[in-house]
Amino acid sequence: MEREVQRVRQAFLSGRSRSLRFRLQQLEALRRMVQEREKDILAAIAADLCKSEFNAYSQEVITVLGEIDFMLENLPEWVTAKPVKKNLLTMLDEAYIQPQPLGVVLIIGAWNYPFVLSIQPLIGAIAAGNAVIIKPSELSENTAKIVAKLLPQYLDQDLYIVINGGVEETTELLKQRFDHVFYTGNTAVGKIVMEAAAKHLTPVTLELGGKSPCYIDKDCDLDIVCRRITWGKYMNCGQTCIAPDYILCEASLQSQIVWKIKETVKEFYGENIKESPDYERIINLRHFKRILSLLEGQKIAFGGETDEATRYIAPTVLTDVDPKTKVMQEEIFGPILPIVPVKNVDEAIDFINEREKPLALYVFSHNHKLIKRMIAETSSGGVTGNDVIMHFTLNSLPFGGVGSSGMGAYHGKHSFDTFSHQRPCLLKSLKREGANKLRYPPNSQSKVDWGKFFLLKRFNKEKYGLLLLTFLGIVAAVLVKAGYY
Ligand SMILES: NC(=O)c1ccc[n+]([C@@H]2O[C@H](COP(=O)([O-])OP(=O)(O)OC[C@H]3O[C@@H](n4cnc5c(N)ncnc54)[C@H](O)[C@@H]3O)[C@@H](O)[C@H]2O)c1
Ligand SMILES: CCCCCCCC=O
Repeated sequence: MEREVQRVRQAFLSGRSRSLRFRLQQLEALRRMVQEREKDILAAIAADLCKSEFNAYSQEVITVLGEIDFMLENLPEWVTAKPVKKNLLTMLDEAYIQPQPLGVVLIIGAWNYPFVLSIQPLIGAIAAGNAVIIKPSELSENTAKIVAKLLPQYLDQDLYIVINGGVEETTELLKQRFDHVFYTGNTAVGKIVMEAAAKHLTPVTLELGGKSPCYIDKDCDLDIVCRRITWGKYMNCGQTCIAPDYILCEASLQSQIVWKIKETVKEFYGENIKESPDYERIINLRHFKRILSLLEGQKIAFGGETDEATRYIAPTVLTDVDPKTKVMQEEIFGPILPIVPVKNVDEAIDFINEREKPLALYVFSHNHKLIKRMIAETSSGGVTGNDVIMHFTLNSLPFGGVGSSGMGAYHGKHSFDTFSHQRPCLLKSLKREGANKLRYPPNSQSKVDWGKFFLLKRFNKEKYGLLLLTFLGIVAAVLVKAGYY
């Protein structure tokens, strides 16, 4: 493991990952890989999650291709140094921020969207000029294998490598020194990753999970609301980090919601859900049993059918759920949707705020002010109003959690920033030493006064500011030169 990391570090130190031209070439090669080997990638995802080619393409491949195109289009601008505002003391100097790569990045992926959750961070890390080690999830082993096979065929083989393995290998890997660790997965392992990274003072991005609430106001179109929730909840068999975990609504809405979700499930997946190419399966038996245990003692309004041999769990809705029961204590990450009745929006806000900060929050209402109020009075990684999941798809929005749902963010420019160091640069001349005397010992009251004048004065730049500043600058320079301080 140590040797592998060393090899990647040596490749980074060669400097070749830094030029814009090289980064663009690698991103283009990655795009070629996805396009030319699309069938293999879709087949691997299908084998891991029992997912149709259409779904694998629209949920994973399309995001990757969109992200690469976005990077290729914008990278030339992002990599350039950005001049910053100056003060009186630095007026004649050069001051700018230069984004630079961090070094060797470790990306640890999760199994539920196994391709996009490893490759989208990789795109950001390449764009920012880093070397990368990817550790895909061992639970989605087919995708892990295809990623390990394809990447070296298209990308620089020393700068970007894949290491496959489980807990043991990841634990070993985490002992090595990295310049950034980007982890996607559950909160408990997130803590392990952060602890390991802390030993080297390595910064981390933690893309974790949580129970994402979904509040439905009385004032809304329930047909549309239920269609959108049904899509986002049962997509990937509920194994989506930002799936609506549970519904909060007034008790009087429950029966209508149940009915409409049931009708939508029929519309989406047909009478025989097991036959639907659009309905996936639970990743493994451990998760299957974990999800089943959440049903114990609950009132199943519809669904609840299971088949252990194929790890099938039907789209299920629970009503009148007691917040103290198990299904409300942990992230469900499966096709079970509890409805917890609340009296009104105030109670919904309190309910959300009494719990860990979720990865996503969803609010449905015709009342725009109510949506804004919920956003203002709660906290979550991200929010979509009047829909679910969709904030993930807009790469101008940072994607990430807050509190126990994670730290840091990525997607688009936010990925580039995550994997870059924003290096502040101030370039002075060896001339104009007169003005610098102000800060050299021995200090005096008049030097302090000039310091105050240069650094603390506020000018109305809109009006006469620039003229006044130039004038004062000249006066100051003359006085300094003449030794009046
Ligand atoms: N925020 C996001 O973008 C996002 C995306 C997907 C999933 N998630 C969250 O991830 C969770 C589901 O994923 P998971 O955790 O079951 O995925 P997982 O089991 O695939 O684990 C994630 C990664 O952690 C590694 N790992 C597991 N145990 C480890 C240990 N003890 N030490 C070091 N590494 C270890 C695995 O090898 C894997 O690569 C859910 O909570 C979900 O909400 C979050
Ligand atoms: C188009 C939907 C993609 C959703 C990806 C969510 C990633 C977290 O599990």
